[in-house]
Amino acid sequence: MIHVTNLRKQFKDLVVLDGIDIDVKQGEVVAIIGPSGSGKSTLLRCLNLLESPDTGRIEIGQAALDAQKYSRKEAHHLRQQTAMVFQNYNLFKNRTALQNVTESLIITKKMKQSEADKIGLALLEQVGLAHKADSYPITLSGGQQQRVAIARALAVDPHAILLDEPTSALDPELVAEVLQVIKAIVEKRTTMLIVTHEMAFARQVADRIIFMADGKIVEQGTPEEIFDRPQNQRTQRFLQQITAPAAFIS
Ligand SMILES: Nc1ncnc2c1ncn2[C@@H]1O[C@H](COP(=O)(O)OP(=O)(O)OP(=O)(O)O)[C@@H](O)[C@H]1O
Repeated sequence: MIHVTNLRKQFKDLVVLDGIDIDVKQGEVVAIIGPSGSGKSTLLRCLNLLESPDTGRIEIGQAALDAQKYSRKEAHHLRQQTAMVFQNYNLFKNRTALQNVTESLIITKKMKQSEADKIGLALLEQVGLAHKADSYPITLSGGQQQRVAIARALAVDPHAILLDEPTSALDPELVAEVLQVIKAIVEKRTTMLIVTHEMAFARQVADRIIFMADGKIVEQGTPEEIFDRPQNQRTQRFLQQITAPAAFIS
């Protein structure tokens, strides 16, 4: 489970997270949508302390910390509960696909090379890339690199996977293969928080949609509630704008 209370984050004068409360159950898939700059990525980055939240409490799996006062040990423990998939894959360029996946198993989990390779290959198989195990990222398409990044996230068997716009850097023809891989993970009931601009995908995979604007959660509900019967005017406006033909977007 993920339990976040009153999370706040400010960059200088800009309030980016303005008192966020979130509860995610074990196995639940939650999509976070909202306008550009509403704080969606910052929220994910605060959950694994890539950004330091100013105040608030974060509980994920077995770890918990108070943003105003935490030890290095608590931070390390919290980070271990999640794995992040970034927009730009963030693979090590000088390591093969397999080495990218097994890195954390060998370094963090102190696994033997042979054991790590076995798990790594099985994960690459799961994302349809076992045949690319020895390839370097530069030789892979964006879609393939993102699939390696997803295999890497799964490798540490995290309590939750945080996906930050996993398809937004991809050419349109490569989006479907990555969404397909994410859908397959969703079916295994891995807890996931996904920041996405892919509304059709969010509707298909998410148990719950959170709509954020100006650092706040404006509205949340099932995909049907949010996409078909949004209650808040901001949600309505946002959904109208993104579904309107480009020429009509103000
Ligand atoms: N490290 C930073 N330093 C200063 N400002 C930042 C930093 N990171 C994010 N911001 C600002 O915080 C605001 C929220 O950014 P964030 O990336 O969380 O929004 P978002 O909802 O994910 O947007 P998008 O959909 O465009 O990715 C933006 O105004 C952004 O410019």
